[in-house]
Amino acid sequence: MYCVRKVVDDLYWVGGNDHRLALFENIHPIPRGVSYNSYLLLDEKTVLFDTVDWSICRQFLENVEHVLDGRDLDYLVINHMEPDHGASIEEILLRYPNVTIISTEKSIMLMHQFGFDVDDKTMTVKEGDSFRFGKHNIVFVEAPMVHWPEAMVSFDTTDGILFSADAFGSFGALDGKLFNDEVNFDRDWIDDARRYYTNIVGKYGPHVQALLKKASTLDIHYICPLHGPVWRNDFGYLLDKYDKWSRYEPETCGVMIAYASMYGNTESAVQVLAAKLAEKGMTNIALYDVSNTHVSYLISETFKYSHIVLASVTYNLGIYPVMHDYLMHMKALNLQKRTVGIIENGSWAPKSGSLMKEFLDEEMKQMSILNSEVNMISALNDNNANEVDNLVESILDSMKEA
Ligand SMILES: Cc1cc2nc3c(=O)[nH]c(=O)nc-3n(C[C@H](O)[C@H](O)[C@H](O)COP(=O)(O)O)c2cc1C
Repeated sequence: MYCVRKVVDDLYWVGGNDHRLALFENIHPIPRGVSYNSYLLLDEKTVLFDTVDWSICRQFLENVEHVLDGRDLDYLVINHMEPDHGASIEEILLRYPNVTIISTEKSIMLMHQFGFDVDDKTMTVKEGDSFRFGKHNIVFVEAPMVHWPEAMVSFDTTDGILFSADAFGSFGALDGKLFNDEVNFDRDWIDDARRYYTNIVGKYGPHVQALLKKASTLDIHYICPLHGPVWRNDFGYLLDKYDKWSRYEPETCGVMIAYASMYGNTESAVQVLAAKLAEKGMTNIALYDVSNTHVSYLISETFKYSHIVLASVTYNLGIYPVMHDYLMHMKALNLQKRTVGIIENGSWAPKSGSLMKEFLDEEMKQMSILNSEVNMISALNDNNANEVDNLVESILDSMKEA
């Protein structure tokens, strides 16, 4: 059975939701599912914007057929050729053999690489090209590395609709709702939107900045991303988040404490730290055990908070492997501009603190490490408890300076 939503009079959402996929990109957990959005415009010509993941192809084809209501499909605009959006191209070609695919040169190259027989069916567009489909005029804007090199966005100048590809997307299935004002985004969606952005597009902050600059010149009334809700108001909220995330500026002044502990002594020390911070009035504190928190959540929270405390045991003269993995993800995603406190633990040759500092200094950008650190030999005790007090003061002082 078809399941579609009207975006505006002649534009329909024809995508679908997937609740069965456990790991997006086979790495990021999506307990709330995910939507794959595709949009169909009915003008003098019929135009489909992107396709969907193979997993929901059947639903998608029913939706397209229903909205077309007997008409042929004239054009398929591919803004992003990643398989979660491009996988169903061949099914569209089979059913609508007269369709012309509009996309960037790189995207068409990728179609060939993925084995799609699109040879005489494509039309290449580049930055600033436009095409009139009847009442609607669409301008194509290149968006390289948001989040693949071939990506573009399409802007409908007639109705002010931005088909934004992976930009402004989010994890989470739509489940009937479509628009940002049909959900409580700040309560129910922002964490998944941040986790989606930071883990999927986070590395490409400068490219996102370039796209935001281009978008600022457009008179946008709707943002139609390839995942998550369609935006039709409150653009300032969304753009502000994107601006901060892509400049690697924290969203909030607060402390994220990420700890690695085998027997509980390091964990106990970070509980003391959190309690002392709260006692001093800092209640914006989030505490995570790196061993039982998926790294995609850690990354998302690291993009959110201004201050990060890394507390790790020493493991075979190294950083605890799960903590090391988290640091590697931070580096890979280009995370920067955070103030970091260090807590080290070890029983005979503690090394984790110096190694974490070395990593932050040498492998990452603009990480400011607080001088006060906590160095434990197995457990916190009366002799070094004052180091926790010093770290608290140091965190609070650096917040005042910021
Ligand atoms: C496999 C393994 C390797 C370890 N390697 C080191 C080491 O190289 N240097 C050291 O000082 N402690 C080492 N330790 C000891 C732990 O780091 C230490 O006992 C830790 O302080 C306990 O903190 P926790 O209670 O938070 O787990 C090792 C422990 C294990 C299980």
